[in-house]
Amino acid sequence: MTLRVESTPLVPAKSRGLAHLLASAGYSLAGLRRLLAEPAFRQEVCLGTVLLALLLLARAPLAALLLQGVLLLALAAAEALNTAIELIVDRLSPEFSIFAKQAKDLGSFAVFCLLAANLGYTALALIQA
Ligand SMILES: Nc1ncnc2c1ncn2[C@@H]1O[C@H](COP(=O)(O)OP(=O)(O)OP(=O)(O)O)[C@@H](O)[C@H]1O
Repeated sequence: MTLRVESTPLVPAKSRGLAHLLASAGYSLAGLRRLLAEPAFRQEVCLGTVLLALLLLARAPLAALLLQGVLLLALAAAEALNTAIELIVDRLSPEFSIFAKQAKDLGSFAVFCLLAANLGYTALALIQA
């Protein structure tokens, strides 16, 4: 018989000042690493690379590249929050439920809106370039 011991990660102690800033940066990096495990996010990274490359090839102005970068960061933020929602929902409701469906569909719609904004903006910037 094997005993399976679930290990719970320890909650780190609260820090202040510079140590707090460095700790926060570490948590954000951990979030990015977790997000990179999501196929949807990896596809969005590829899409973002293609969109920026298209703008560069079309010699779009720097302002257009910067705005596209901001939109892509907003997309990454939405995908991170969507993934967090999925994790919480899967924990709270592993079985089928209307609550789980609505929560996940809403997160999915948020990502869709920012995908549309990114593609729409690229198209506009390419037309204007
Ligand atoms: N527990 C559940 N109860 C009801 N519907 C669910 C449940 N889990 C998922 N769904 C439905 O299936 C859809 C896809 O859910 P899933 O967890 O597979 O997301 P996903 O395809 O991995 O999303 P993403 O591509 O954004 O990562 C949800 O949007 C929702 O409509």
